[in-house]
Amino acid sequence: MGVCCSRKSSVHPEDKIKDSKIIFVVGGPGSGKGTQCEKVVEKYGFTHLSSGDLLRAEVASGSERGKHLQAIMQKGELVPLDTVLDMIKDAMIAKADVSKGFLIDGYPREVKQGEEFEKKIGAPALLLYIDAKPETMVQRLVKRGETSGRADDNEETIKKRLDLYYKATEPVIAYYESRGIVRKINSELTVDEVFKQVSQAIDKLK
Ligand SMILES: Nc1nc2c(ncn2[C@@H]2O[C@H](COP(=O)(O)OP(=O)(O)OP(=O)(O)O)[C@@H](O)[C@H]2O)c(=O)[nH]1
Ligand SMILES: O=c1ccn([C@@H]2O[C@H](COP(=O)(O)OP(=O)(O)O)[C@@H](O)[C@H]2O)c(=O)[nH]1
Ligand SMILES: [Mg+2]
Repeated sequence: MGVCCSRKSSVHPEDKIKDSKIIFVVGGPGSGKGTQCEKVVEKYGFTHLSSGDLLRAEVASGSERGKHLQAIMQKGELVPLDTVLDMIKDAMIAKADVSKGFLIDGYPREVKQGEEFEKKIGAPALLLYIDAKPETMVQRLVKRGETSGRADDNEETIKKRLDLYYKATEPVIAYYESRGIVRKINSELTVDEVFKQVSQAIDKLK
């Protein structure tokens, strides 16, 4: 015991992830993060991981953990930090071999989440700050709610998500601004015009 001999000296998935490009996509609810990420996947082939989608998949699985998550999300509150981080990390490891880069959509939601991510996974090369006015975000989400089936796309929860965004998530942007990796994207335009700005920011990365 204790002597590690059978293990091949292959690179650990954690190391591969550290070497790949990590992009945080941060913005208010309904700002257009998911829409832009889809286009980035198409053009650059990056791996898109939406923290909200990962959580919704767990809810859809019907697991006990999913039931607990659903209650939190329906109220527009934040799921415990470790839960989300573990899910993101597992999803990244699963793609470590094939990924050209990772788009982490809707994360970090609070400064602490960003700090923990860096401790456990690695540092982001870029933070895309998808910026829209609160009125625009509410309007888009109410419209999306007509067809999305998302339990949190209702006016009451939208308001809570927006409040929490300004309180907890906006400080994330200031935190990374001091490192010079934030690119602010005006998302009040058409999807294609927004994507032009996003592309420019990504093209500037080595
Ligand atoms: N006019 C316009 N509408 C947009 C744009 N981007 C997204 N939308 C619409 O706004 C709604 C919300 O966009 P999403 O991409 O789902 O937003 P999100 O930021 O991922 O939102 P959450 O999943 O709630 O975090 C969608 O119904 C889109 O059709 C844009 O650039 N311009
Ligand atoms: O890191 C995260 C990401 C999402 N959520 C929860 O998942 C919901 C939906 O997140 P998503 O990013 O899909 O949508 P948004 O709130 O940005 O519109 C949020 O309201 C939170 O309850 C969370 O707690 N932590
Ligand atoms: Mg989304």
